Amino acid sequence: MMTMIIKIFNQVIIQVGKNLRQMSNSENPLNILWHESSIHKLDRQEILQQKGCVIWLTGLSGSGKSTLACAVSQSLHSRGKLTYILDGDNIRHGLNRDLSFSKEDRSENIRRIGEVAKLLADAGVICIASSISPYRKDRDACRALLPKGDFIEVFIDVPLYVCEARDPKGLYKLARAGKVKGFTGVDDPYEPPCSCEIVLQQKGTDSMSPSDTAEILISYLEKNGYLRA
Ligand SMILES: Nc1ncnc2c1ncn2[C@@H]1O[C@H](COP(=O)(O)OS(=O)(=O)O)[C@@H](OP(=O)(O)O)[C@H]1O
Ligand SMILES: Nc1ncnc2c1ncn2[C@@H]1O[C@H](COP(=O)(O)OP(=O)(O)O)[C@@H](O)[C@H]1O
Repeated sequence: MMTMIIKIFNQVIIQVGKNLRQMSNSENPLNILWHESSIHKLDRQEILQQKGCVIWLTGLSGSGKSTLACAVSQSLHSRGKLTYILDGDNIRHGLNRDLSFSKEDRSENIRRIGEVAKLLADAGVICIASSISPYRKDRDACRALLPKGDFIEVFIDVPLYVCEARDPKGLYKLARAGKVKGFTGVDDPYEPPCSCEIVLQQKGTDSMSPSDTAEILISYLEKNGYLRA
């Protein structure tokens, strides 16, 4: 009996070795292997008394993404929760300073932000990513990086004419004058989410205050258990 168990065990070891070698030749041509740490996400969350996740704010330029990101961060901070904002404009000053606004570069911009957001969520942080992220496929790819439920997509559905009337940076004006090419909503596409966790819809020019809107997101986090370990 014992010898049979040893024989089976040996066969399993040999098969695992074969699989690893096959992987190193085909799926893993660079021979890069994952190194496991002894401290896991659950351990970090225990210290922080919260669950790491990504709140992904998407919408047109001027829709209020950055303002809302700050309001959510401020409110959670005052409750002792650890947050971090990945703001589109700010990330383009550093990590993504090499990227333009072409379709390919916007996709790469979102891919990198998605990867950083994933790391922050794994660290136990409530990460708030705010970028136009105009392509559905790119947002869905970021969602796919995270465990189910941990990617909370929020569509800030503000009509183009309202964003354009706000125009805090004067970019819509430049885009209409043809001085900025490929501006989202003017001569570049924006694909609204088909199904996302939260839609913040603004009809007409009246809008909810950023702090009231932030409370909607915080209630969602509370209801779904993200504000406790
Ligand atoms: N062509 C063009 N289209 C859209 N936006 C433009 C463009 N050129 C510059 N900007 C400014 O860059 C900010 C958007 O950067 P993002 O990284 O969020 O864009 S994207 O997700 O890669 O589409 C965006 O900031 P927000 O207004 O905060 O959205 C603009 O200020
Ligand atoms: N809920 C809101 N109601 C009215 N104005 C808002 C609201 N949220 C943001 N704004 C204003 O709209 C403009 C664009 O906001 P911002 O957060 O910079 O948008 P985005 O990051 O999407 O470009 C700013 O002038 C800001 O003060």
